[in-house]
Amino acid sequence: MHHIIGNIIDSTKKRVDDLKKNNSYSGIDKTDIRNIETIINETKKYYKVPVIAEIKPASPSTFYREISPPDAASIAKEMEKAGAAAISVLTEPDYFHGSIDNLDYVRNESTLPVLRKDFIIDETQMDEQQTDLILLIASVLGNQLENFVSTAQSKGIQPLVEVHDRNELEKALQTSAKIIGINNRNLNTFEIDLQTTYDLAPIIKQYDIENNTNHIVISESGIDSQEDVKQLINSGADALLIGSSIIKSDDIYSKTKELVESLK
Ligand SMILES: O=P(O)(O)OC[C@@H](O)[C@@H](O)c1c[nH]c2ccccc12
Repeated sequence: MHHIIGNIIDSTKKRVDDLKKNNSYSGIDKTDIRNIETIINETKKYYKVPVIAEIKPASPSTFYREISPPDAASIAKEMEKAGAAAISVLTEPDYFHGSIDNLDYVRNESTLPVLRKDFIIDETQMDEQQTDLILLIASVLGNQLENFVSTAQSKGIQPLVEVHDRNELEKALQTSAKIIGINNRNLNTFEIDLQTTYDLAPIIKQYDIENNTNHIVISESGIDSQEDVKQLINSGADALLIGSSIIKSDDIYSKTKELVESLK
């Protein structure tokens, strides 16, 4: 598993080269951005859990199902009906079997904010397809993080900065990003430990009190059950990003609803 992330970045570089060659980007319409904070607050009012449900055909370690753009759109509608707060769409083709067209179809068919889940290593990727949120991975971007965060914001896109340890978290807090994702999965070993959120979420909450700021904390990966959801919310997560456990279930609607209604 150890060199997977390097391989993913290499193939992403090729994709970026193609993108630049073909000049195939549609740009971002700033006037058409769906705010995630609004829907997270709305969801909480009804004692429901803000779940960002993910359209994830595969991961480097597991294949779930091939998902065509029309399939992606109908899965997203099930998730939306079940009370999901937003939809995450994998657009990485080689290791996650995702596609830009899945993002396009989902965003057209659903009214929810959509997160583009990919490995963003070049700012031109941000103009490829309309999206409300974009994932920026702290460990991938290193000292370019701040620049990518401000570029996304200047386009109107809400950056979700993903961290996995305390050091990355401190760097994320130094940027102007409002949304921080705590990945419970270590991208080098692919091991999952929800303790990552239990350790890091309270640090963000404390930071916000001390600095009179307000971040949205999203716990990501390895979330299967209502028990997981309750504990993560108790530790300070505002929302949860859930892929595999929903996608592998034969009833997308019921599994999403079960997780959204974990606090009942
Ligand atoms: O399928 P899971 O364990 O529920 O995880 C979802 C999501 O967190 C995961 O897909 C993810 C988190 N960070 C990423 C970065 C790239 C690709 C994928 C991801």
